[in-house]
Amino acid sequence: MTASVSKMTSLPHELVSQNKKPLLILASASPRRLELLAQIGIVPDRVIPADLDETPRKGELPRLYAKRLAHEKAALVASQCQEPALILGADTVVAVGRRILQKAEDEDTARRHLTLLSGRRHKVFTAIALYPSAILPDSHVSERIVESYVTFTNMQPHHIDSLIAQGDWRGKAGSYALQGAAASYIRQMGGSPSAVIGLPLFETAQLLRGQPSFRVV
Ligand SMILES: Cc1cn([C@H]2C[C@H](O)[C@@H](COP(=O)(O)OP(=O)(O)OP(=O)(O)O)O2)c(=O)[nH]c1=O
Repeated sequence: MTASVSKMTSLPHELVSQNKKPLLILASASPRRLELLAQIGIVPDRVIPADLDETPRKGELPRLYAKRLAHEKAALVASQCQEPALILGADTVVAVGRRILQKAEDEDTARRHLTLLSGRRHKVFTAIALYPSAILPDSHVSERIVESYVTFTNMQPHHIDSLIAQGDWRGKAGSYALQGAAASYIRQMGGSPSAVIGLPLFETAQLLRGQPSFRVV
C-alpha cells in the first residue's frame, strides 16, 4: 500500500500544557467535505489529504470498506502529525447490494454506473473517524457510520449521456452528485443528505462535541 502525507511543522509544547484548543485537520481532498464543514461553521486549521490505495479487499462489504478507509485516512495523517490536533477522515461508498461503485476513471465506467443505478434503489455508506494526534492528551478515537438510500427513476440513455456530458461524475462515488443535475432523477432518498454528499454533519458535530478539548457550538 502506498501512503503519503504532506510534511507538517511542529508547534511549541506549551500549546499542550496551556490546554489550548487543538488544531482540527481534515484528512480529505474532497472540496465537498470542506464546504459541508463550513455549513456548520467549522473551518479546519489544515486540510491534509491522505494518499491511500483505496482498492477494496476481496469480498469486502461496502459498510466495512467505508469504515476501514475513514479510519485509514485519519490514522495516516494522525501518525505524521507533530502538533496537538484532531484529525477527521471520511469515506463515502455507493453500493448496489454487495457491489461497490467506486469513483469512475472514465466516461464509459460512469455510464455503466448510472445505467446500473437507473430505476433502482441503492445504498450510500459514509463513515467518519476522528483521531487525536499522539501529542494530544485526554482524547480518543471515535467513529460513526451513516447508511442512506437513494432511488433513481428510470433514466433513458440520452438522460445518462446528458449527465455524463455535464461532468458531475468526476470524483464522485457512484458517478453522480446528489447536489448536482442527477437530483432531477432522484425519486426518493432516506438517511442523511450531507452524508451522501460526503460528510454527515449531525454525526460529525456529535464527534467533535464529544472531544473534551474541542468546543463546537
Ligand atoms: C454519492 C455522492 C458522492 N459524492 C462525493 C463525496 C466524496 O468526495 C466522493 C467519494 O469519494 P471519497 O473517496 O469518499 O472521497 P474523495 O476521494 O473525494 O476525498 P478523500 O478520499 O481525500 O477524502 O464522492 C458527492 O459529492 N455527491 C454524491 O451524491
